[in-house]
Amino acid sequence: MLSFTQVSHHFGTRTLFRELTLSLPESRVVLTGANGSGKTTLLLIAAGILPPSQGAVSFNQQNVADIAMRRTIGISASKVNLPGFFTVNDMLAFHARQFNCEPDCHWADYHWVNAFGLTPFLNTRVEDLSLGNYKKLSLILALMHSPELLLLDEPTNGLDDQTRSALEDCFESYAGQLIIASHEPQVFACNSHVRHLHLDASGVHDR
Ligand SMILES: Nc1ncnc2c1ncn2[C@@H]1O[C@H](COP(=O)(O)OP(=O)(O)OP(=O)(O)O)[C@@H](O)[C@H]1O
Repeated sequence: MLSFTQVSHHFGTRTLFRELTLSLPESRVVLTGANGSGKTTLLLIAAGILPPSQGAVSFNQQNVADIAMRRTIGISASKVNLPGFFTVNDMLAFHARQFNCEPDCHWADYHWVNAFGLTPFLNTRVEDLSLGNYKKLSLILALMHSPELLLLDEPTNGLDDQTRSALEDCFESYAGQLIIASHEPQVFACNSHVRHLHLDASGVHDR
């Protein structure tokens, strides 16, 4: 369960969240909100990548900022930059080594590389990828270490039909907690048991 306790965050004079206290026991959550309302920022805070100005975030009672939590959480967000000089192959291998989850096959045979149609780009440098292929790589890196908490920022945006369909299957079968920030409230094909949250200047509300 993801929990925010008295979380406030501001950039300069702009306050995005003020004393946000929220528990999310649901396994599927969609977060909507206007451009600039703070969805990505909230995901970065939930991933332990961005320390909040005040307050704490925990997943299953452990602070998400603890280094031991890195393996428990996966995030795909455009603001999480990947090193441009790596090839896709190098990036996958680097992540696998870092998280000790090297698959038992060549990357060309790796399930998500195939499912997302990334095989032709294994030798392409990350900085030369198209936006859609960059997003595919970012999603694979979020999924590869089988995290218990998966945070996805606009995961379906700009993806081709093959990848959208593979991603929908992933959403269906994923065993952990999945939190998606999206402008598409219907991002889950099956909408039952999905908690819908909306973020605006007054905070996070159920809708
Ligand atoms: N590092 C930063 N420094 C200063 N301001 C920032 C920083 N990151 C985000 N912001 C500002 O915080 C606000 C929220 O940004 P955020 O990216 O979280 O919004 P969002 O809801 O994800 O938007 P979108 O739907 O457009 O992706 C924006 O006004 C943005 O300009």
